[in-house]
Amino acid sequence: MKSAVVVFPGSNRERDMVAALEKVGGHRPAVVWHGDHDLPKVDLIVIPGGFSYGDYLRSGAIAAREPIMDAIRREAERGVAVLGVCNGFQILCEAGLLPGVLMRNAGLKFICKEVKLRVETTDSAFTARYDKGAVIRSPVAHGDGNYRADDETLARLKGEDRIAFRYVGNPNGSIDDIAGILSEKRNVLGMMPHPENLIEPLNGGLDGRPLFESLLAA
Ligand SMILES: NC(=O)CC[C@H](N)C(=O)O
Repeated sequence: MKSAVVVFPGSNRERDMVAALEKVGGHRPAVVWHGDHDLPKVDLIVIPGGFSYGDYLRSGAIAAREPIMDAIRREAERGVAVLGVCNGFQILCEAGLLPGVLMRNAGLKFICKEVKLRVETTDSAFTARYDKGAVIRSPVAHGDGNYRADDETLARLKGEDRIAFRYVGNPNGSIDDIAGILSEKRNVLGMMPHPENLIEPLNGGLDGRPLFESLLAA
């Protein structure tokens, strides 16, 4: 499984993501700069967390219009797995690879803490190694994690089993407690929590590890 991590000005979680992919998968991912027009041939593309372009206009809005996003869109259409975590999720929504939008947290405060998530579907390359309904721990660190979508989009997400994770104890006001969603073809996952930060005992837990194991086994 070859992977690439895409870095924008203001990304700050790319090292954590590279470390997680390397530790679980045994291969060092390629690191791709936002201004590049092409991606190396990989099976997995990851957009890590951070504050691309200082969250100006709206988190992820400027990054979503970068040249590399066209390459990511092309690969996603071919079925390559794309994972966006936190700012990565925001960028995927702003680029239209996932529906909906991430708004300011309901309490208008930046939230940095551990939350609990329920694994809502195991029908994806990202969640296959979890048990359906399992409640897992995960850190969050965001100011704009309040997922919103119109009624029709929400009904589709539910009807097509595309809600990957829900919060157990909603920290940010997200509609229907949504923490992560899948694309129509199920090969793009966006999620606000950070599974890459719970992959070895030194992190204080292993609950993020099955996500990488699922992907790397796919
Ligand atoms: N950790 C992150 O990726 C932060 C995401 C985002 N820029 C926010 O604060 O909402």
